[in-house]
Amino acid sequence: MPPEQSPPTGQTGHGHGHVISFDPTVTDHDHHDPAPAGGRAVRIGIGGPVGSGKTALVAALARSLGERVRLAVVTNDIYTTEDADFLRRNAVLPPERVEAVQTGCCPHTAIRDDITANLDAVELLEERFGDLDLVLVESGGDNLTAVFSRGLVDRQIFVVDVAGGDKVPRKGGPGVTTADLLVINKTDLAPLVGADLGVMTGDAARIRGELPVIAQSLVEDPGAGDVGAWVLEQVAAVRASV
Ligand SMILES: Nc1nc2c(ncn2[C@@H]2O[C@H](COP(=O)(O)OP(=O)(O)OP(=O)(O)O)[C@@H](O)[C@H]2O)c(=O)[nH]1
Repeated sequence: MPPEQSPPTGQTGHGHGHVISFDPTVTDHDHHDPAPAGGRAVRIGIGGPVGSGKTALVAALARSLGERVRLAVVTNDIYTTEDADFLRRNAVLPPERVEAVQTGCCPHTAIRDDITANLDAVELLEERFGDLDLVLVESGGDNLTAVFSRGLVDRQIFVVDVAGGDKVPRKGGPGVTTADLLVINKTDLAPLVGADLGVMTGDAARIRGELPVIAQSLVEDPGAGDVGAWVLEQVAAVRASV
């Protein structure tokens, strides 16, 4: 194939026997500049596949950090406000500290490509409270490719769960490979589904290099202690970098 007809980066041609593949580590789809950090809350995104435990993690962090940092939450759902309703119903935060974004589209579009609705929700909370330390932005449940734009969040956590089997970290994708923190959730279910936690954490460490991995069970640790400690470190680090 002449160079002018070459396929886009990461894609092979159409020849028989070729596997069409995209480089899962390519994250430069992000066309937003990082949000200026001064004079606003630190923003941490929480993404991951459907049902991996994102809302449960947000609820745990709100309960355990609520006394130590001034916190608000933005939730994303496709058609409903289910996650925001759960947080309000369970009274983990005063209702006015939770804003819901109904994406009406693939969750990753609203956290990566057109971040306007999410930025509006974050800024609404910042204006409403004036003195927030931290805004958690929970993505709608998506697949292994969903990552946040750096224009929306300062740090991102990617949550996978043991119930999907111990192959999940090995499958990679930008959430698993590049998130600032990978959480392997529901470790209590490992014996029930025959998942080997050593394989999961080993694969994750191999793929992620220096980036941290926390394996946890919100049944056994309802306050998400290790993740909470990481979040507090990030709030301090982002503040210190301004
Ligand atoms: N056994 C067990 N169940 C958990 C744990 N964490 C969350 N769950 C349960 O897993 C289910 C899904 O959790 P959610 O927090 O709603 O998951 P989610 O990622 O927010 O789901 P979506 O918003 O639909 O993508 C709920 O029934 C939780 O109670 C855990 O550590 N162990």
